[in-house]
Amino acid sequence: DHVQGGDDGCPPFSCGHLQGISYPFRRRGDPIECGVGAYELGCTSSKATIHINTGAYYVTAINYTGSYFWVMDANFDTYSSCPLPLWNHLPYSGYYGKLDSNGFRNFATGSYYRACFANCSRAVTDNSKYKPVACLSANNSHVYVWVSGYDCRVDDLEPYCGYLSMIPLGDGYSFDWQIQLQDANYADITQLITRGFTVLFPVDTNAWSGSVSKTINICLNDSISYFKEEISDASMVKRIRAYFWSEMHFYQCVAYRSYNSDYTTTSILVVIAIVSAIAIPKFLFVLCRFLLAPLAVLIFLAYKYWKTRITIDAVEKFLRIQQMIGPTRYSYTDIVAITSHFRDKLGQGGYGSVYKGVLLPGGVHIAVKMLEGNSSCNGEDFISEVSTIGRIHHVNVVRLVGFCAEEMRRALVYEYMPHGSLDKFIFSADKRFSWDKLNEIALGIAKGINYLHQGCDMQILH
Ligand SMILES: Nc1ncnc2c1ncn2[C@@H]1O[C@H](COP(=O)(O)OP(=O)(O)OP(=O)(O)O)[C@@H](O)[C@H]1O
Repeated sequence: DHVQGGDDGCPPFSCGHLQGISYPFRRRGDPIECGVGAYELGCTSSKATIHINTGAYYVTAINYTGSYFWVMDANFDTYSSCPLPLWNHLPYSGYYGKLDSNGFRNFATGSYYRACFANCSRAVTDNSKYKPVACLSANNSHVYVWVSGYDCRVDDLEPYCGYLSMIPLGDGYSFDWQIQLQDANYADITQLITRGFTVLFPVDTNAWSGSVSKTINICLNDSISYFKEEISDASMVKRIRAYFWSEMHFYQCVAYRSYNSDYTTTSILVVIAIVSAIAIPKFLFVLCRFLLAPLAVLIFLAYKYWKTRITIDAVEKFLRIQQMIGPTRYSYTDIVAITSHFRDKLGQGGYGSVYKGVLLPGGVHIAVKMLEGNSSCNGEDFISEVSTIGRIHHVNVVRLVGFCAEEMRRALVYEYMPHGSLDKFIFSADKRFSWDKLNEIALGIAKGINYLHQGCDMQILH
């Protein structure tokens, strides 16, 4: 989001040997709307000078694409026999535009290494890192220099030493000086200091004076675009992770941007950030825990119940159909009750006597054929009668309604044929009998036989 050239409407300018300089730089004496005050350059024919805090620096190069520029300590006299950088307060802490307690505006540097100078009350003999600066040392003041990563760290400092000065070196991690830096002596370090270091452009110079809503907006847009970047063609897990990271991103952004704001604003922003970073996932957690999880369990149970219900229903249906199509098993006492103690005998056949009965409820008339124990139509015949005729439903075949089998007491329960047996018609001297009637009966028998594969009984009467 850094602001690049042309934003202030002022034309690019030249300064020292640099050309095409634009926003956020301004030239001393330019109209007030041009550039940003902190980036004011003093120009001579060969040098562009910028003032950062108490120090003056030569700007040696500007990289708009990378958003940084190179500076060199103007007071670091390379030609002097004993140069010392002037920077003696903690600069370049990384917070863009922050005003420190002295009112200094700290600029962030892209440099990782620092040259650290310390003044010690006695000679340091047991720390090889410390390289003596003889020309600056006196009897009771021993000056040392060494290269440190990031800031000159306090734990690097010997207890009887105090910091004298420090200055960033180079442009970051990119240079492979590690080994060289370890052994670098004062002369080497002086060389490195003259190469200068980088200073980063602020991300947005106006952000620091921005309102809470502006900061929230910027951070929100930032984390949304971060989220979008992260979730492109991502799995569910990646999406959740992206969500949490974008939340963290938002929190960081707000914390970072509110660094320079007053106490209340900072508090509000941090509270909002924490609420959004913690409360939303917490809310989601509570939602999942107390709503979605029980809902999922309920749905699962409902599904299970539904599945069981379907199975039970299917079985019930099957049984009902079975009951409907298959003959019912009656106990002998049922048979006795149905036939009212074998009161009404309908006739006698080869296998036994046939009695009239009534099925309750409904009062359906039936004929019960009691199979006699010594008859041939029990056993196998009985089984085949029940299993075949019992399942046959045809208009011309008498229907087996039920059966009874209690030891040797066996009975077959048929639907009642009110007109009696066919033989009555065939062999009676009934004057109403006609050949047409006989034809009809014969056709009925033929149709019925088609349905009967086996069995020992048949009553076809209409
Ligand atoms: N379903 C019925 N409805 C009305 N009367 C019946 C029924 N079944 C049998 N009867 C009566 O009982 C008599 C004897 O029937 P049954 O079927 O036992 O004799 P069958 O057919 O002559 O000999 P078989 O026992 O060899 O089949 C019949 O003549 C008939 O009058």
